[in-house]
Amino acid sequence: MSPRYVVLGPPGAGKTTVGQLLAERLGVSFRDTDEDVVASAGKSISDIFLDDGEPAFRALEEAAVETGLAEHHGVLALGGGAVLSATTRRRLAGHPVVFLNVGTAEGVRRTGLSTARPLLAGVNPRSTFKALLDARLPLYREVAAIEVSTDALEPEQVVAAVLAHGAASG
Ligand SMILES: Nc1ncnc2c1ncn2[C@@H]1O[C@H](COP(=O)(O)OP(=O)(O)O)[C@@H](O)[C@H]1O
Ligand SMILES: O=C(O)C1=C[C@@H](OP(=O)(O)O)[C@@H](O)[C@H](O)C1
Ligand SMILES: [Mg+2]
Repeated sequence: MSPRYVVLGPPGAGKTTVGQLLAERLGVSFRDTDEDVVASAGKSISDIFLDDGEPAFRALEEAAVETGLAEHHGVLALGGGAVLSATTRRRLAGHPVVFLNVGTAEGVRRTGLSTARPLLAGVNPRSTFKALLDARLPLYREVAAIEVSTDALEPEQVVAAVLAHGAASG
């Protein structure tokens, strides 16, 4: 069995927030691979990047996505960079994948006050975010069946848009 929805997209798109609401709405459980990675490493994402480096984080993330896809039947949110793995992109085939999109200005605004995302912690989060988005957009689109632009929507409206897509396609 597959997750009901797999939610992905850049940092600040609302994967965690909207994923939780979507799970509530559907009466299913919510799981976030970032949390699974933190649990398996026994430390925060920032500390994994600092102590062990990004490749170590990506390896833990790839394993967390594999387990989540195999075990979880509710809503599964991925970290923003999970699609960088070709293995993960292959594993996502056939799953109901939702791409939550957000533009640079709004994405930076939503993530700006948090220090929890080491990739955006540099001197110029705006250009970092834009570069990240440019590199990843084709990858999100490669694996997703549904895309929702979240810039002008409240989380509840994003949930409604996702469910409307589901209703339209099935
Ligand atoms: N549609 C939205 N409108 C306004 N703020 C949002 C929206 N979605 C998420 N947020 C806010 O943006 C921040 C990042 O959301 P989060 O769910 O952690 O994103 P992600 O998991 O995709 O990185 C949080 O403070 C959250 O409340
Ligand atoms: O975009 C990325 O590469 C990352 C996004 C984060 O998750 P969110 O997208 O939930 O912020 C987290 O996995 C890590 O900081 C790396
Ligand atoms: Mg998240």
